[in-house]
Amino acid sequence: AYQCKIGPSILNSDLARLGDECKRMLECGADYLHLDVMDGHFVPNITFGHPVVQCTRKEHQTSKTKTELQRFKKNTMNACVIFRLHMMVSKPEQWVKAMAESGANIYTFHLEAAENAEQLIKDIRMEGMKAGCAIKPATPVSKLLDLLYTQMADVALVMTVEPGFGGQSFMRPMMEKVRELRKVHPTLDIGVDGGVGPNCIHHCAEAGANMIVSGSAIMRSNDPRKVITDLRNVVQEVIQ
Ligand SMILES: O=C(CO)[C@H](O)[C@H](O)COP(=O)(O)O
Ligand SMILES: [Fe+2]
Repeated sequence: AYQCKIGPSILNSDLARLGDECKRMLECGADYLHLDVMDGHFVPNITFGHPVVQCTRKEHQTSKTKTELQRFKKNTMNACVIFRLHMMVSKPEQWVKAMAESGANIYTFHLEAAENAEQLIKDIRMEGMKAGCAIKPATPVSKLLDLLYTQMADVALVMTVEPGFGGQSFMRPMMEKVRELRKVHPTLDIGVDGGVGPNCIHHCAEAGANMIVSGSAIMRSNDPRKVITDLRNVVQEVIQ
């Protein structure tokens, strides 16, 4: 019903060499790249914004035609490397257009920050991107389920750490949220983000998560390819 997708988070990579780090992850078998955007307001940390996304996109579009290169508006999903944004910002409405034009494919905003989440999902799709909605550890899953009931999203992202920093410990109690989401939405892309690695991946997989975000466990490994393969194997085993 749903496929396993592994997306390394480049948060803890060498950000001065972001393009190379993305390339390295793709060569190691990443299905997409998880880009953590932080504004120093929604979370107590700052990373980067659309100018960096745009420059990184330029390094990853070689297989596209000239017309496609000019604007990443429609059908970007199949054509190129998938950039999934995790927008940890206070005004997610503000960056939709700029991010679409910079070549983002999936725009994941935080439910806690959205003024009108239903409208935001529609606006994200109008710009040719897929829409994701994330919830912080303290946000009840019922809020996300309510939103999905009135306006379906493409991705539900359950935070398994307090957003803001990589390298924190996985919060296993969040798996209850994943379980509830999976019960109601058998085909939805459900992601987990924060502290996910080989030690806890079975909890994520058993709860029903299929989009696996993993930062430190992959980036800090001597053999990132093996980590990605191991994560994938566990999730695929549970799916079958
Ligand atoms: O959104 C995030 C933090 O807010 C990151 O995606 C997440 O922390 C991934 O890194 P790690 O696996 O090291 O926790
Ligand atoms: Fe993230």
